[in-house]
Order: sequence, then structure tokens, then C-alpha cells
Amino acid sequence: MSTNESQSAANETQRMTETQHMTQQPRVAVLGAGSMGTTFAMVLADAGCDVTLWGRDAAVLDAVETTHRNEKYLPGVQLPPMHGTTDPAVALRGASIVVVSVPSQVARATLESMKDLVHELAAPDAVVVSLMKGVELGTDKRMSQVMAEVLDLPDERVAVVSGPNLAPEIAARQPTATVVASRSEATAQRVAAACSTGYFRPYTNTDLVGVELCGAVKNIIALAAGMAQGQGLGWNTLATLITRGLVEITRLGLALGADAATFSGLAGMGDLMATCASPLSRNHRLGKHVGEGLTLAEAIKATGGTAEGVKSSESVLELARAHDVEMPITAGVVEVLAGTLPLSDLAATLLARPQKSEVAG
Ligand SMILES: NC(=O)C1=CN([C@@H]2O[C@H](COP(=O)(O)OP(=O)(O)OC[C@H]3O[C@@H](n4cnc5c(N)ncnc54)[C@H](O)[C@@H]3O)[C@@H](O)[C@H]2O)C=CC1
Ligand SMILES: O=C(CO)COP(=O)(O)O
Repeated sequence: MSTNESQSAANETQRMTETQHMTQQPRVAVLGAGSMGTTFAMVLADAGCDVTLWGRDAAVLDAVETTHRNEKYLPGVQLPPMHGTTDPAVALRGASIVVVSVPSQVARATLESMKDLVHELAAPDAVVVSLMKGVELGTDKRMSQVMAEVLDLPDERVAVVSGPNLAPEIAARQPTATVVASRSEATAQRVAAACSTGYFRPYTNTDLVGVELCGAVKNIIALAAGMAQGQGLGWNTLATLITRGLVEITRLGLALGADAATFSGLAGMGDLMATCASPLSRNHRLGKHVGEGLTLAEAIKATGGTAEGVKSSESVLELARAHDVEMPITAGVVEVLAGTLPLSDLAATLLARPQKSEVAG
């Protein structure tokens, strides 16, 4: 970009930011046009934001722009008016909120490729928000850490949204609640105000670590729940997995400095219940396919969409080991997916562990 071009882009960004402050209609860029990115774009637009959805598939984004539909990821859903583009500059220009909703393992590369545009084109105080529920392989970092690192952001410009938020149900405008977490309460409130609608109620929380870990680890427990269901096991097994799964999430969270209250909340127990119980969850479905005897590759193909728990199970287990935290269900899921433990032995392996007190940690 020449000096003149960058000056005129800066002027345009400044003009858009001023217009937003006058109209109180935040301009939001949503990066990632899959099921959750599109769904959250819908929530933001319903809440009155001026939304531009960015993705890679020109046909999908053309349809979002012209007919306000995304038949590939949200078939049959009529979206509110919003823009669609494959050009990140168009999405980011003047955005005061930038939402990131790509699969966790490609978040770093996606953000690296847009880093300069975010700094040049988004509002100077833009908040970057993760919808992603995964932990990066190799670094074991949470998505807010990846965003802050790549984009060089201070705490008050980073937030996450996590809760019992199965995209197809939100897209049908069924009522649900969520948690907007940021170390800055003011930032969490700003994002919550932008996404509050008659069917979507955000609560704020400053426990970023806890909220984010809940979202990532519940996917692994949902894989286990799906496997159990695929094996024909019933409600007792499911309830045991959910309850002891929450213990694993809590243990890891507390070791990493999270607030105990987060785990019984929407991002903790709430999302764990929704994901472990619902066939709409890709993690649950993938686990079920494995439980029914498909190989991992077959199960991934049969599931479709992003099942974050498959890869995050490895990074979460590494994180647990690094902090000396016991996570037997997670370890079992990792072994079953790696093919080093037959699924038929998983329950016996978990139940054969030494007897212990339920509440001893
Ligand atoms: N679908 C759901 O119900 C919910 C999903 N989430 C989280 O949202 C995140 C995104 O998931 P979904 O939208 O559901 O996934 P999806 O599988 O529906 O869509 C993924 C999107 O990412 C894009 N993508 C894939 N590789 C890419 C790359 N290398 N660069 C750029 N874009 C790429 C795909 O083209 C697609 O648009 C995940 O972390 C998931 O855990 C959170 C809450 C609910
Ligand atoms: O996170 C989700 C619901 O809150 C969606 O779960 P899946 O990614 O397993 O579909």
C-alpha cells in the first residue's frame, strides 16, 4: 500500500468509527463463515450490529451478501441483512468488534495472514472475540492467547464467547444464554451489549481462562459420551461421564488459575450438558460413530464439520501433564482415538483405577 493509500484507508477507518459512535451501531467483522461464524453473525445482526461475514468460499459469501443465506452451513435459515465477502479488508475496515470463528488449529495462520489489515483497518480500540473451542496443538495455548500473541493485543482488547450454544438451535432463534469473558469487565460488557437479543442472553465473566477451558475440554468429554452411546450404554454411564468430566475440567482449570464458580455456570456445566446430550454436537456424533465401530478417519468423514475435541484432546492432555493434573477420561479418549486402547476396554480401564474419595480433588 502506498503512503497516500494508507492515509486514505486510515481516514476511511476513522470516518467509520466516528459514524459508529454516532449511530451506536457497532460494525462487526466475523471471520469464518462456517456454522458458528454464520450463526453468531446472525445474532449480531439481529442485535442491531452492521455485520460483515468473511470466509474463503466465494459462492457461500456471495449468497450471504445477496440472498442472506448460507445453505452450505445453515440450510434453510434466512439470515438478517448482512454483508458477505472473501476479502478480509472489506470485512475489517472500520470494525469495532472482530469475531474469530475458524477451526482452532488454523486460527494462528488465519490471523497471521490478516494481522496487518487488523491494525490498519479495524478501529484502534477494536475488541477481538473468539468463538473457538479448542487448544492449539504444539503450543497448548488457548485461543485468546493465540489471538493476543499474533495480533499483539492487550487484555482489554480480547474476549471469548462460550456456553451451551449449538449453532443450529441458535440459528432457529431458540432461547439460550452464553458467557462473554474478558479480563476486562468493560470489554465483556461491550461485547455482551453487541450480541444481546430476545433469544440470546449473554452474561459477563472476567474468568477468561476458566470459560475458555470449559469450552475446549467439554468437547473431549462429549466424544466420550458419544462413544458410550454408540456402544449402546445408557443414562447412568452418560451421567457419570458428564459429572466426572466436569471434575476433570475443574481440576485443570483450577491448576491454571481459573475461578471455581465458572465450572458450574453456563460455559461449564451448561455447555457440557448440551454437548454431551445432543446429537447436534459434532463431537458427540463423531464419538458415537467411533462407538458404533467406525475408524477415526471414517468417523470424521461421516460427522462433517469441525469436531475440535479430536485434536484438542492431545493438547489438553499435554497441558494436564505439564501441570500434574489427572484427567483419566481425556487420557482414555486420546488413547482410543490413537488406536492404542480398544474402545471396548475404555470403561473397564476407567473403572479399574484405585478407589478414591469423590470430593478429594
Ligand atoms: N457449530 C457450533 O455449534 C459451535 C461451534 N463453536 C466453535 O466455533 C468454531 C468454528 O466452528 P464451526 O463454525 O462450527 O465449524 P464449521 O466446520 O461449521 O466451519 C468451519 C469454517 O472454517 C473454515 N475454514 C476451515 N479451514 C480454514 C482455514 N485454513 N482458513 C480459514 N478458514 C477455514 C471453513 O471453510 C468453514 O467456513 C470451532 O472452534 C467450534 O468449536 C462454538 C460454539 C458452537
Ligand atoms: O460448542 C458447541 C455447543 O456449545 C458445539 O459443539 P460441537 O462443536 O460438538 O458441535
